[in-house]
Amino acid sequence: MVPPSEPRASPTAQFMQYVTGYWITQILGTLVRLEVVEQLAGGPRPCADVARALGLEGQHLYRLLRGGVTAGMLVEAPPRTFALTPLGEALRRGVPGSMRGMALTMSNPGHWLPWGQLGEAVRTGKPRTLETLGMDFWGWLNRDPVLTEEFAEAMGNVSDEVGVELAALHDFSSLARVADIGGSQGVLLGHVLKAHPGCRGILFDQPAVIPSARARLEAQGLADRVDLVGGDFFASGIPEAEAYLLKFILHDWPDTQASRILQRIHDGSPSRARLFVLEQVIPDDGSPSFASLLDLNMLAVVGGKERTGEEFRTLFAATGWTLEGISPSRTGMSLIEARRGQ
Ligand SMILES: C[S@@+](CC[C@H](N)C(=O)[O-])C[C@H]1O[C@@H](n2cnc3c(N)ncnc32)[C@H](O)[C@@H]1O
Repeated sequence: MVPPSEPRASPTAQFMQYVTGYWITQILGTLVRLEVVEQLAGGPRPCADVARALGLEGQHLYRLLRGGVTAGMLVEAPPRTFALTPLGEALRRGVPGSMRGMALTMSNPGHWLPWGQLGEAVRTGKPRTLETLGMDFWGWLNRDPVLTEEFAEAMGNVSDEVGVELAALHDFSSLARVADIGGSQGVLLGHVLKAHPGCRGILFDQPAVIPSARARLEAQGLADRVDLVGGDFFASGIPEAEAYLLKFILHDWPDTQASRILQRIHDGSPSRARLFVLEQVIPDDGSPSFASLLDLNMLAVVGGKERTGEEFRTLFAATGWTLEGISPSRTGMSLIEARRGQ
């Protein structure tokens, strides 16, 4: 394998980087899961020290650390002494810009095993979780608090930056209640509430996620401004609010279920309610995009899909919402705004 930094890799070497991409996923996940990253948080350390602290065999750990160097997460200097690179710092717990939860959740069986059957997902148009995990993705996550937490942390990792942007872009102060539907740990909602002290928040998610949301909101000093509601957006009443946030929710579901979610929110909402949807939008000009890769993730893991702007417009129109605009954000996500029709 050629280090990503090597200039002018031959076509064969470039191809090898692509086909071995899954090795990198597991190297990152393993550096975090074995707590190697936290051991290096204070600065460079000899491999032998880290091995001793973690009860690992030094010669095997050394091989993982060298892999971490090739993956761009670590540097080795002097020999057998390792430090985190600036990118590797993002694997740490709780640092600004942390991507630790993503490294964990993308390397655990919940994503890993269904992706191994992508061909069958393409053949059938169905996710591969029943065959690989024995149940659907959400059931698999919710049966283990560690997995629930890893996934919620991952969602928080990709909510911080866009949350700051959303809170700065929009004046929520005239909207008394902002409900984050499928809000996970409330990272996005937290940004809106911090920027708009007059707003009250509602966080709606599956009951298994609520304890993790409560802990995170308490740590941010926001718990007394948020009503935490555990439920199922296909079965329970969705709380009423003047504004609804939906980040990475609609893409989890095929059109029938995505429409049901939008319709159920609509039916319980006051007139003039606002909808703020954050999703990757598939470009409709055939250009390459991360959204197209995420779309395959949705196919294999949850049976959902990414959508074009036109597909969002159609989905909204069918469920009583009027699309008002789509604004790309620096994060790659777009803010899709809609207003409740009468
Ligand atoms: C992809 S995550 C997005 C989380 C969060 N909005 C974010 O972007 O950080 C989808 C969320 O939907 C929640 N969810 C899945 N099925 C649900 C259901 N039937 N009712 C309520 N929430 C559900 C999950 O627990 C999870 O927090």
